[in-house]
Amino acid sequence: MSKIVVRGGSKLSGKVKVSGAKNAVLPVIAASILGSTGESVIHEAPPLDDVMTISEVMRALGVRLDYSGETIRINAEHISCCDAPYDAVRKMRASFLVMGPLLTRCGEARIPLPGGCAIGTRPIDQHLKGFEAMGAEISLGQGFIEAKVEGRLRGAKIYLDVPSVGATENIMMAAALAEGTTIIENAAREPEIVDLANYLNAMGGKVRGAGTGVIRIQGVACMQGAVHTVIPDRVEAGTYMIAAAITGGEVYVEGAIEDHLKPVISKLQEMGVTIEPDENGIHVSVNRPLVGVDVKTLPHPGFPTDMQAQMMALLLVSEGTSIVTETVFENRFMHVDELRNLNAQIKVEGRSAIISGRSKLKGGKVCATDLRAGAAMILAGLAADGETEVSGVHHIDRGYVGIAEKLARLGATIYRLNEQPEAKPKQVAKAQEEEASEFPILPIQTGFARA
Ligand SMILES: CC(=O)N[C@H]1[C@@H](OP(=O)(O)OP(=O)(O)OC[C@H]2O[C@@H](n3ccc(=O)[nH]c3=O)[C@H](O)[C@@H]2O)O[C@H](CO)[C@@H](O)[C@@H]1O
Ligand SMILES: C=C(OP(=O)(O)O)C(=O)O
Repeated sequence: MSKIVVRGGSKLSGKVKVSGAKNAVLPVIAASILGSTGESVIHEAPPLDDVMTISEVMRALGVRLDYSGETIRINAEHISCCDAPYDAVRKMRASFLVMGPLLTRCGEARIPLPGGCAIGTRPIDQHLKGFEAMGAEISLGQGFIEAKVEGRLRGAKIYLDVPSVGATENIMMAAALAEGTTIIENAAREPEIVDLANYLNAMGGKVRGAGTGVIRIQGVACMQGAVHTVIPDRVEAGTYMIAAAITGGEVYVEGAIEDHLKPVISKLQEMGVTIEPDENGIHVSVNRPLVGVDVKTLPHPGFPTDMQAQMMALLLVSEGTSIVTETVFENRFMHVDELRNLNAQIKVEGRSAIISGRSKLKGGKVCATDLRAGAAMILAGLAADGETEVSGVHHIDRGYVGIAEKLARLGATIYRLNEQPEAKPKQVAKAQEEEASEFPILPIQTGFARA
């Protein structure tokens, strides 16, 4: 089992480059199923475990994917199967994003139920409601969801009960090849939705309104492969901004987009962090004691739930009491117990966590209970006295490219320990091997090895 070991106390300084966004590249890869001619070329694809998992699903459907550096070439001219493999879908919820494109391209799809996961139950009712409104027949059985349609899906007006990111994406993709126009109301407005719409339009789709609460998709008869560059990962960027703040350091986060990070920037400024964005990134520095703030997670443009755990780590070392309220997922406080193992003073009352500032964090053994919890453990470790050992690194590998390596380059005392080599796809294994040697001079990870 791999571990990341952090010794607290170093002020971070220098420049860190943000990788392509996990939550943008996954729907973009799934959307490639819509291209019945030509090849897609996806640039800035982060070499992450989740990208490998969705690639596994795509290959099982007959799609060809070739990697070179951080570029993926995808050819979906021949779809040979509409059945997604159980193991890959169970491993990662976002695999369910192949449902919409498969159904609309082939008239049928059979996908294992993605199930719940640690942070909440995460139902898919809004995805299915959308497909049904477009004329699909949905049946559930033996752990699978089957969707079928005679002829093409038909455009429909769909009001989402919650502005679900995944449902908005799945319905957008299904609607791209439907007959007529689909209107999604109460749509999610995340930057990743805009990125997907841009890709769909480059493929010949007709999507308007992405980034607002109402998205209109005029169906087209066919789509083709396209060239696309994935947006930078705003959650990774926010994590490095907090790493700078928690160590009282000074870091330039290259690739961070101010517009995507407004709710995070606003809270950091309220705390006293100096934020200076320019056209290529964001400079973060701290020159006064930080003060606690209250944070409530909400769909975009509210404060992102994917930054809640990292923000909690920062609030622990700030002055005063802060309240963090999680409204998006019902069980996203598992990091609280782990932070307590580092001497954090946090009380949970329902959906709120009350954080006592100026906690004297002490290094210890903690577990990454999910992806962002893992990031929070590393951040807390950077500020703690002594050594912090983070296990459950496979969660972190889902969403951060070379986190130990990037932090080491900023001056953190951190390294990755691969106690027993895990059986990994070779591209990811290589990327993680580069991170595994003891710090601090490590080669910058350049992406997927040639397949
Ligand atoms: C791969 C990806 O992009 N993952 C992101 C995506 O997940 P994901 O797309 O799964 O998240 P959703 O936006 O769908 O979920 C938001 C809320 O809606 C509820 N819901 C969702 C679908 C549905 O059919 N019914 C329903 O009730 C969920 O239980 C949750 O409470 O958005 C989340 C919210 O910003 C992020 O934390 C995840 O990192
Ligand atoms: C919850 C997350 O991802 P996923 O939806 O893939 O589980 C995340 O990125 O923090």
